[in-house]
Amino acid sequence: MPLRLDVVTIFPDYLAPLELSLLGRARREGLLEVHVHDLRDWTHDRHRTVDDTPYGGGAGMVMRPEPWGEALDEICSSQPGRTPRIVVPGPGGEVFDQATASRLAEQEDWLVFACGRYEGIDERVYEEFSSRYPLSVLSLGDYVLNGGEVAVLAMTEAIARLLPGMVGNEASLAEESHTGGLLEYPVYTKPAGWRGHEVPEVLLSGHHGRIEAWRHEQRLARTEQRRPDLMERYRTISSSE
Ligand SMILES: COc1ccc2nc(C(=O)O)sc2c1
Repeated sequence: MPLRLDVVTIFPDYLAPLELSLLGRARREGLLEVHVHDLRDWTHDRHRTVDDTPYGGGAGMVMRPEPWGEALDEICSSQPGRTPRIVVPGPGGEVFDQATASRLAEQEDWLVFACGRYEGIDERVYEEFSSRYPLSVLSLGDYVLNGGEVAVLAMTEAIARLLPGMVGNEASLAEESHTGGLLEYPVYTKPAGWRGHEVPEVLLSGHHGRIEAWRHEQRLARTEQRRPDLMERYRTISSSE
């Protein structure tokens, strides 16, 4: 069964890149189903209002609960016999990392993304739907975007590319950054010499054992230098294995 993604947003055009390239091919090959919905389709006033002023005062606007309630009621019950995981991108969420992408790719066959805007979605939407469905609030990292759409594009690509059949050479997935907890090794291609920079001799040796050892050393060195936090976790996991 293909992974089904429903995305609810007030900016459907923001998700147009999901029609392109790898994800576009995956959709055409039936590996992935993507349905983008305009939250305003669940409003009933002339101005198709989705926000209002915050109780308690303060700057900005809050997304009203009623449109979200009607939208998620309809979408989350649209596939008889199936239950989605609702994913709400938000700066206050758990950090979305490669492990999250792997877990979602392996364990879920239907994700409903709820893209917030303004100051966020009325808290009662989280209360209502987390009592009825699995619900995760996920953040791309410790910075704030203007809405959830960019996060959905990033999360969708990170998840979808892990689906069987998505990436031509699945061996390449095993050597990527963050796979196995380390950053990836440096890569080179022709010409062997370029502006006085030479490709490391070992890579021209044809000795696969030495090449593999060198690449692992490079991953360790690069991770130590650029992401000591990952290196610490890698050492902890390696010592416990
Ligand atoms: C109002 O909706 C938002 C606002 C900020 C934001 N920041 C995210 C992030 O992943 O950093 S998702 C997200 C959603």
